[in-house]
Amino acid sequence: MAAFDFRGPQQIEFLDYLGQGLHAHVVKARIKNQEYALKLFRFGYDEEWYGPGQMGYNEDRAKPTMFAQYSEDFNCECRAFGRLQESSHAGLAVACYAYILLDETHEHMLADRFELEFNGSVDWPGYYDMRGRFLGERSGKPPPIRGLLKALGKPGPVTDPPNFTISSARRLLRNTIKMHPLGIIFLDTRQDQFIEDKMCDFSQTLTVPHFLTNPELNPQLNDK
Ligand SMILES: Nc1ncnc2c1ncn2[C@@H]1O[C@H](COP(=O)(O)OP(=O)(O)OP(=O)(O)O)[C@@H](O)[C@H]1O
Repeated sequence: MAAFDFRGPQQIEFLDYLGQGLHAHVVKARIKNQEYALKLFRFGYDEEWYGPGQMGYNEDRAKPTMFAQYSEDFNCECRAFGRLQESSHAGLAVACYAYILLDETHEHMLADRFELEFNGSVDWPGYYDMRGRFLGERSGKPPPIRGLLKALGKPGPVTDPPNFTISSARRLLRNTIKMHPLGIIFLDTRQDQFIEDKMCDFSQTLTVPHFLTNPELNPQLNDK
């Protein structure tokens, strides 16, 4: 997954709020006359990650830092979309073009436009200052808000979507099965994860290589 190339200073217009989930807020954004869905990730509770365990045991940042690359939601999603791109299978999911790290000006613009909480989860927003746990060692500043730029879609109703036909269900199943040999597993497949019949959310997905699928690192795997 590459960084978005603004060909100059960052320039984003935040247009509308599209929705939220456990891990992110999604806004409609315009960049250079093109509209996108920009998924802006929360700084989630690491007790919800795979691996590092309860937050109380992770006061030292070494452990979350090591696991973050595999377990943290933004990284999970970058790894899955990255694998789809590098294996020329990007068409199996909604188009994801690049990642964006909001600069301070755009973070202020976002805050002027919407009141969004980036610490925690949709269930426990703002309970702990998770972002503040990872201050830059030299700058002392919190890490930037991280976003993924995707094709703008029209999410259907979550229950009984009228356009969810047998053939679209078959296509989704086929696409899901095609991702497994690419090393993209644990897809958290649910009706509301699809936008216009394509998988859109990989924030909990495992992409191999991954410590959970490696018998040397995961003692719970056996030879069977
Ligand atoms: N490409 C898109 N176009 C339009 N709306 C979108 C798009 N992607 C996401 N949304 C909206 O934003 C909502 C949250 O997005 P998403 O499911 O990716 O977030 P999440 O926090 O990872 O969710 P989850 O709790 O399911 O893991 C979606 O339910 C949908 O309404």
